[in-house]
Amino acid sequence: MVLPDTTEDTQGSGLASVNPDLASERLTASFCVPRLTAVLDGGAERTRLRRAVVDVIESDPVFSRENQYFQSQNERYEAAVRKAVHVRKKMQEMGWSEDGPESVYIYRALSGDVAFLLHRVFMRSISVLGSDKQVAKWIPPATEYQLIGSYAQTELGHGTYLQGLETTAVFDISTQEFILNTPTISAMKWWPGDMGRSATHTVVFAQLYIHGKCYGVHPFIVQIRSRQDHSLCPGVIAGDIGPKMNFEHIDNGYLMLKNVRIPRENMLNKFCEVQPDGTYIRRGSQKINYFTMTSVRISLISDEVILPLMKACTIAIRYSVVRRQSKLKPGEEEAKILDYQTQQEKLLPQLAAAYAFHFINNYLHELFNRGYREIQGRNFDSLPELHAFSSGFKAMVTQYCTSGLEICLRACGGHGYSLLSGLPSLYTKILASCIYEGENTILLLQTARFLIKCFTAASAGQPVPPSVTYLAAMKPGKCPAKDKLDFLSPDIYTEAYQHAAIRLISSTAAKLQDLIQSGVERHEAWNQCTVQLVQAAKAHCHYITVKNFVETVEKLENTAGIQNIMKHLCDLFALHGIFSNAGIFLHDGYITGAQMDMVTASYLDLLGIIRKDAVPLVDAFDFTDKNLNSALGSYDGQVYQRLYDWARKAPTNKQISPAYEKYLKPLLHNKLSKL
Ligand SMILES: CCCCCCCCCCCCCCCC(=O)SCCNC(=O)CCNC(=O)[C@H](O)C(C)(C)COP(=O)(O)OP(=O)(O)OC[C@H]1O[C@@H](n2cnc3c(N)ncnc32)[C@H](O)[C@@H]1OP(=O)(O)O
Ligand SMILES: Cc1cc2nc3c(=O)[nH]c(=O)nc-3n(C[C@H](O)[C@H](O)[C@H](O)COP(=O)(O)OP(=O)(O)OC[C@H]3O[C@@H](n4cnc5c(N)ncnc54)[C@H](O)[C@@H]3O)c2cc1C
Repeated sequence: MVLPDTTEDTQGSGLASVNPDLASERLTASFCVPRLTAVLDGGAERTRLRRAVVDVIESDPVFSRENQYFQSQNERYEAAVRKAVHVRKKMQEMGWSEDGPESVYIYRALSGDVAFLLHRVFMRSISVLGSDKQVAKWIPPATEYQLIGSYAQTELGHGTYLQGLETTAVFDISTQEFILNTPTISAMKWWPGDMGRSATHTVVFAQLYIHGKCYGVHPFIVQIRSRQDHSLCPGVIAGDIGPKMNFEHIDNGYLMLKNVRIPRENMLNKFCEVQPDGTYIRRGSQKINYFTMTSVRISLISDEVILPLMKACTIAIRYSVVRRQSKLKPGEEEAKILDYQTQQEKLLPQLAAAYAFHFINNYLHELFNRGYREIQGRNFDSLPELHAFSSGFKAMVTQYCTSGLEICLRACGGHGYSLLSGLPSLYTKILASCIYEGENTILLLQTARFLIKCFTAASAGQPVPPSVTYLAAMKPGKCPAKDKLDFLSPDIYTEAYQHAAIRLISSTAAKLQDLIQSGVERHEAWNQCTVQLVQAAKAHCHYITVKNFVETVEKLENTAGIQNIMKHLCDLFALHGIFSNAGIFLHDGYITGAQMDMVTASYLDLLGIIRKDAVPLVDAFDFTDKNLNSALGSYDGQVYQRLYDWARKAPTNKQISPAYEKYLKPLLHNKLSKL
């Protein structure tokens, strides 16, 4: 390759021309790319609005992420705060409101690289758990950033087991205050974002004591820093927890409280209240104080999990059509790496999953909005289902997307490992989503608990929520597929998924029952079933995702090739799941070995079909170069030039190595003198 004589920065500006290897991929799209973008956005008008927001954000240098890969933790934090403050100014300038449609797009345009995410969770807690009076008191100043909030639940000793939290809030009837304390080192709050260096307030989860009786964990609004000079409030010890795998831009913090007094009104009391005489009142579900988590688990799926996978697919697929390595056919030019079947098998299922999860996210939001409306009206009937779904899908989608992202990174070979590819940061960030807001195994076990209950109820002919009525519909029989084309029939594969989910749930329920009947204590029997329970919960979520993808495709417009290509992706997603979890489907002979060969054949055929549309399918995600921030994934495919230009910007290339004077020079000179 001839090196152009350029010293210009190529980021975002786009080099003169699109790499012909990438350009040619766009000429043969089987569908209309802008139409698909509009489908993903929920309409062309939303696409227009999103792009307008992105334009505003990206044309402002304060929001630039150009030097991000070369910044220290301190610099990342400061930049994130600067951006958060500047966003406010920008929103005022543009007349955008916090609850307006633009907010979603702002966050997407900033790639989450902004401070005060937990401030939003703080506000969400108050909105969902606070009384009207508390909402009126706290939300306006929080919206105006007259205070900055955080969400302090996890402690050094406990993150998962919330009943084990040790922070105490003792009601002092004489002063009408709660006294908050961190009684032990393990009770120290540890991890809350925005708390280490920014927050003035936080929602603290603590064990409520009234007259010496413990009422369990409740949320309290506590001021931790002065709003005037930001000094720590009396009795408060707080700081930053130090370096992490990612999230350098967020000041995850620690917090200790020593006899910190807050007024009675600071306990969030829409559902639970302590009256002046110390009477405790609860309205509704015992688990309602966990509702912020339910809501955030659903809120985070799109921006924190699906978008990163979409970006990774965009980067890896664009790169895979400009990267040529080895020869497919002797005597011909080197092949695009995406033409190797193994490369297709790495990347295209991830692409299909990104679409599948985009659609399941829409489904989850509908489910949540319906449930939330009911809960606001003090009807808690849908809470168990909402909890089971938000837990299971948070776990399944984060796990799948994290694995998918790692596959994309590795599929880019050595260049994928460079921070400049954008993939390592996406990976180390998304990995945290498998842990925060509930560690995934724990969440799947919550889903399994719900499924086992529903299975037992359904088997006894009792009513169960609509999403799990299928548990009562175990049909005897085998997969009817006769040839590989049958496996492109949604009915065939959806039934297979349904069968697998019911089998795993019912066999685990039976094992649990057998153990208990044989005298094993319930908790021990449960523990002996947990590996299979996790498997069953995953199978349930996988089934619902496939089913929802099928239903979504059926409803899509059948013009402009959209429905056709989405059907291929849906088939691919479904068959990839069967192909890579073959044991589950073969186990009871529902699918035979011969049928598994048919699955494999159809699955591999689909790779070749979707390969042709791979670039248009990632183009439809509509990420700008600035948003991708990847030397490998830009729209123009000028990968090598961009990698070189960006590497030259590294501070290490802009100074003489201090190690030369200190170590290398004496070393080399010493050796020289002996020559
Ligand atoms: C806001 C704007 C968007 C912002 C978007 C930006 C996002 C930006 C992200 C980047 C930043 C990262 C931010 C990370 C922020 C943290 O990570 S915050 C900390 C999150 N922590 C967790 O998730 C803790 C996980 N642990 C738990 O949720 C619960 O303790 C457990 C594990 C579910 C079990 O709790 P438990 O009290 O021991 O309950 P247990 O005795 O097992 O009883 C279970 C019963 O309670 C029920 N239950 C448990 N939980 C619930 C629930 N939530 N609801 C209803 N029922 C429940 C069960 O169904 C079960 O019912 P039954 O079967 O008995 O009827
Ligand atoms: C980037 C990041 C940001 C965070 N932000 C916040 C925040 O803003 N506010 C906040 O309060 N917290 C926050 N957290 C904390 C986070 O929510 C917890 O770390 C998370 O809920 C997991 O809990 P844990 O650390 O106690 O894990 P543990 O429960 O200790 O998990 C360790 C292992 O034990 C297993 N395990 C534990 N219990 C069981 C069980 N009953 N059955 C089977 N296996 C079990 C788990 O499956 C896991 O394999 C954050 C964490 C991270 C990484």
